[in-house]
Amino acid sequence: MTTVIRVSDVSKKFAINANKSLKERLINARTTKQNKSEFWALRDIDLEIAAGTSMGLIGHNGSGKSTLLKVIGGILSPTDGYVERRGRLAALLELGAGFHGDLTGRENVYLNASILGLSRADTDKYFDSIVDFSGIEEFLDTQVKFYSSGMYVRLAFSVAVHVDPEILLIDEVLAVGDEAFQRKCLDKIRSFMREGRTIIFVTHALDLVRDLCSRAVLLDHGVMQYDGAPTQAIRMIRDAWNEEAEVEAEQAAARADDTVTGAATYTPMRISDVVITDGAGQPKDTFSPGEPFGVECTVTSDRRVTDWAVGIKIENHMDQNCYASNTHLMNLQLEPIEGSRRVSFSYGSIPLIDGGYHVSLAAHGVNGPHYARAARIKNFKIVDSEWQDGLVRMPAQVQVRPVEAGAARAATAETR
Ligand SMILES: Nc1ncnc2c1ncn2[C@@H]1O[C@H](COP(=O)(O)OP(=O)(O)OP(=O)(O)O)[C@@H](O)[C@H]1O
Repeated sequence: MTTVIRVSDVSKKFAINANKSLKERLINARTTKQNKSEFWALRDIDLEIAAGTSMGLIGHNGSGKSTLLKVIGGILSPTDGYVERRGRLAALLELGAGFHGDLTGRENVYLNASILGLSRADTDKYFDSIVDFSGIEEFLDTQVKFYSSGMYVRLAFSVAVHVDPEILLIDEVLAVGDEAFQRKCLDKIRSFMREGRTIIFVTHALDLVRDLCSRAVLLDHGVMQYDGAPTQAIRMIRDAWNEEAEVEAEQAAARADDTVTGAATYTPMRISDVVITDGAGQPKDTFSPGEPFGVECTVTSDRRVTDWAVGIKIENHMDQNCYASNTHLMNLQLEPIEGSRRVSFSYGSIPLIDGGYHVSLAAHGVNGPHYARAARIKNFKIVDSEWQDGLVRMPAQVQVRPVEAGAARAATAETR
C-alpha cells in the first residue's frame, strides 16, 4: 500500500494573547510578551495514511481535529515534527477559504480551481459540470460576499471534487448545506472512495464516520487517544460522554431532594433511591438490546395527594427522546399517596441501539402540575456488536431470493 500522508511526531503550539482587543494590545504594547500564554493544540501525533483510506477525525470541541486537518493540508505548519504528502490535494477547511468576497461565483471558480492546481483550459472543460453540481447557477455572477453559507459550500465542494484530487480533506463545512445537497456530497464522497482516493474528514456526526470510514482517529485535548476501527473509536467517545453525563446525573441527584415544583398550590413530593434494574429488581447498568430492563424509585409526599402519576423518560446522548410514558397513560389508577411508595417500571425487553442513555423521572398530577422532577437521574448503556442506525433495535428477518426459477438459492439472515 502506498503511503500518501505521513504525519511524524507533530505538535502544534498556539500563542494566546490575553489582550483581546486592538486597544488593549496598543495600551499594553510594552508588556505584550508577558500577556501571551502558550497552548498546545496538538501533541506528538504520528499517522501513516495509505492511499484509498477514508479516515474520520473525531473528538470533543477543541480537541484539535481542525488543527490536525489544517496541518495535514499544509495550511498550518507544525511547531514540531513534519508532514509528508504525495498527490494532488483539495481541502474544504473553512467556510469561504480560497474564495475572494469581491469576486463573483464565476470568477471564484477559476481562482479556486487554479489554487487547487487546475489549468485554465481544464477549468473551462469542467466549468459547466462544476456549476451544475453546485446548483447555484442563477447566482454565478453575484459577488460571493452576498452568498449564504450554504451557497458558499455548494460552490466550494463542487470545485474541490472537480479538480481530480487524490486526497480530499473536509472539515465540518458540509453540515451547513441543506439535506439534499449533503446527500449529493455523500454520494460523491462514496464514489471517490470506490475510485480509491484518500479522504480525511472532521465531523461530529458519528454515524457518518461509521458509514463512510475505514479508519477513525480519536483526539482528546490534542493527544491521539485511539487510531483504528471506527466502531471502537465511536464507542470510546460515547463512553467519555457518558462519564460526563454521569457527573451531571450525580449533580442532578444531589439536587433531586429539593427538585420540587408545584403550580400555585405547592405540593411537596420527592423522588429518591432511583435504581436501574434487570427488570427483576437487581441493579444493572449495561444491557444487550432486547434484555429485560427496569427502573425503580421511591416517591414521597408529605401530605395526602389524590391525583398523582409517575412519568418516565429515556433520552439518548444526543438528547433525543427515545421513550416517554407515565402511570396514567399506562392505565394505572394510583391510590392516594401520603408517605412513601416504591414505584417500579419493568420492561420485558429494551429495544434500543448501541449507546448511552439517560433516565428521567417525574411525579405530577394526572393532567396537572409537576410535583417533583428527577432529570437525567441515572444512566445506562446498551452494548451491541451489530450496528444499526436510528433509535430502535428491530429484530429482522431478511430473505433475498431469485425471481427466476432455479437461478440460485435464496439467502436468508436473521437478527435478534
Ligand atoms: N489560530 C489559533 N490561535 C490560538 N488558538 C487556536 C487557534 N486555532 C485553534 N486554536 C485552539 O486550539 C484548540 C483546538 O482547536 P481545533 O479547532 O483544532 O479543535 P476542534 O477539535 O476542531 O474543535 P471543534 O469540534 O469545536 O471544531 C482549541 O482550544 C482552539 O481554541
